[in-house]
Amino acid sequence: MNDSTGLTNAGSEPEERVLEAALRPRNLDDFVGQSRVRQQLSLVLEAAKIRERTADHVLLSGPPGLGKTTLSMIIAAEMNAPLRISSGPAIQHAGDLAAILSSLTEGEVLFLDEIHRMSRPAEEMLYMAMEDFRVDIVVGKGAGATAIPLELPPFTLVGATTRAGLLPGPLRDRFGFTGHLEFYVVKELELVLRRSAMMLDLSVTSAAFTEIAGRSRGTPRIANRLLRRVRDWALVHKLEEIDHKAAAAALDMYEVDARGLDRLDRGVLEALCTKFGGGPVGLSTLAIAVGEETETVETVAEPYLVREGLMGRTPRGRIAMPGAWEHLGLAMPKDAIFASAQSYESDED
Ligand SMILES: Nc1ncnc2c1ncn2[C@@H]1O[C@H](COP(=O)(O)OP(=O)(O)OP(=O)(O)O)[C@@H](O)[C@H]1O
Ligand SMILES: [Mg+2]
Repeated sequence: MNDSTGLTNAGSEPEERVLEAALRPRNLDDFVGQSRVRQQLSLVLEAAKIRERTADHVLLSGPPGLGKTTLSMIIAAEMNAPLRISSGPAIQHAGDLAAILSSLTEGEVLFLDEIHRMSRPAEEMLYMAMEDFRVDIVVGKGAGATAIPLELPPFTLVGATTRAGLLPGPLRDRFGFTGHLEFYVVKELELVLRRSAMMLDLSVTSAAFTEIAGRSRGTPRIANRLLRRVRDWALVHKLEEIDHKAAAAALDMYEVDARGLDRLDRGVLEALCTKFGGGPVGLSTLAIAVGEETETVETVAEPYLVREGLMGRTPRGRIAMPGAWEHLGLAMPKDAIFASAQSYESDED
């Protein structure tokens, strides 16, 4: 993966998580944007506190870097409860899950990241645990196997997924509340950046905040990352204050354009427009044309391109929307297909 892709990839690297932890808002009031999810969640938590019960299970879905992990930590903090963190990929056997569940304390918040990647048997154990606060521990194998029921203390499961569409219905149904996180608008990202700049003790002008926010692909994680790069740039150039010019120059240097598109995004759009006449073209073909994994194009480039109205998804493949030609400064051929396009953000292909 090239550098610029790393910069605008909404996923995080291990070393970045340390930096992120420092910037994470600790309570609902500091959590910027997502006002509907925040209000609804706040109600769920308040009601639980009044009833003196553990809160309902919460499912948080949405693209990477929008605040799912942050919210799970806030839920535990707001409920004054300890937080246990695990993830779908870490739970390959039902026994792994049983070990976690049986060691929970009353009221504990269990955060299962990437919950859609849990194994089938573990998932089935989770159904029962969520509904009846009980698991059956299977001892022995084959005909001699017996199930020993085990009572669990009431707990709150917070599941996070970037792919809500991949969750089986029975699992989805067992969550009392589902919050779908949306991409942030520029004004909200400006607030995220203001807060981060204050914590990092940086002096940044309003125009610079707007510039960085506009290039952050609707994603707080990317906004914070771009801010750190701009900070480096300002440091090397010995600037006391980060102004609009500095922010724009720094991000231009990192190949993050005015709309937040990086080299990969522009490569995808360019291939779509110039090699395939605007499509429709299958995602895997498109990925080969830009020399990337299909998954990278689908998870890193596509969501933002679709959201920006630059690319469309149709049953017959990906298509370039009029804005794509415009953004690349290309003339749209008369026979380009886009008028009948429907763009939708479902997980189904
Ligand atoms: N609403 C917000 N307000 C302020 N900062 C935020 C907000 N949402 C996210 N952030 C910041 O963005 C970073 C990434 O957020 P977080 O780790 O919660 O994303 P995520 O949805 O869990 O991503 P992933 O799917 O990759 O696990 C955090 O460091 C956090 O500080
Ligand atoms: Mg996370």
